[in-house]
Amino acid sequence: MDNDTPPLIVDIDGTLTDENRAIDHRVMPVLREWPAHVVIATGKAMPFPIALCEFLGIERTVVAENGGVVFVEATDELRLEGDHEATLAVGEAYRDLGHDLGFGQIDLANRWRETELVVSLDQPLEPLEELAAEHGLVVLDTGFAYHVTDPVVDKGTGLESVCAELDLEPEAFLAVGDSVNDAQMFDLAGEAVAVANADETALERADRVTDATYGDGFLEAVAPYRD
Ligand SMILES: O=C(O)COP(=O)(O)O
Ligand SMILES: [Mg+2]
Repeated sequence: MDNDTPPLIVDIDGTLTDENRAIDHRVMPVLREWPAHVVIATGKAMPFPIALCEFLGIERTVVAENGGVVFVEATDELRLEGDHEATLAVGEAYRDLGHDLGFGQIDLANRWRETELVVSLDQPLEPLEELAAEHGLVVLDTGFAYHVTDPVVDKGTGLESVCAELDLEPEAFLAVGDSVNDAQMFDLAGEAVAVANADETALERADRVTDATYGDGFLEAVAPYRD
């Protein structure tokens, strides 16, 4: 490992992608060649960041479902946390009110979830927030989906779990992200960088904001460590 390069924890949607969630291909060699640990931290279900790591050819170190799921390949550790039953109950009550999760019958957004529930942004937020509160849960609007999440977990607790496994300190990390679900990992990381398209919360909690958006923003965020 290169002593000058910090370990990296990075969000997917809005940070490694464009606004349509397509990966910016220029981020791929950066992640593949990063000379320290790379943690993929996302609101998506575990198969997505795992697949990203697989196809990049990097070690699978993943925080998924906004911290509900943590997988560390190096120590063969899988941690699931948060009240999944409560999130499913919210989904059921939401449907009972005549609403829909908004992802169709097959629902690839929820299909492999183990700890939280997501609802499409085109569905009504208010009843979802009310039901979530009744079950002791929160709704996070990442700009890509509404996440019904147990507040005992977040990407910050996920980072702490990864660090405990790999014998690292959260403060050693460079964190890059774009939204409210990145706030807690921003607070813990030594340096937190928000890409320019980030939401208010992420902008506020970041130490640095890039001039560029999306994948260009990520490349700008990591540029000081690549020269
Ligand atoms: O799944 C989402 O809504 C956001 O995912 P992200 O955490 O990778 O940006
Ligand atoms: Mg994001």
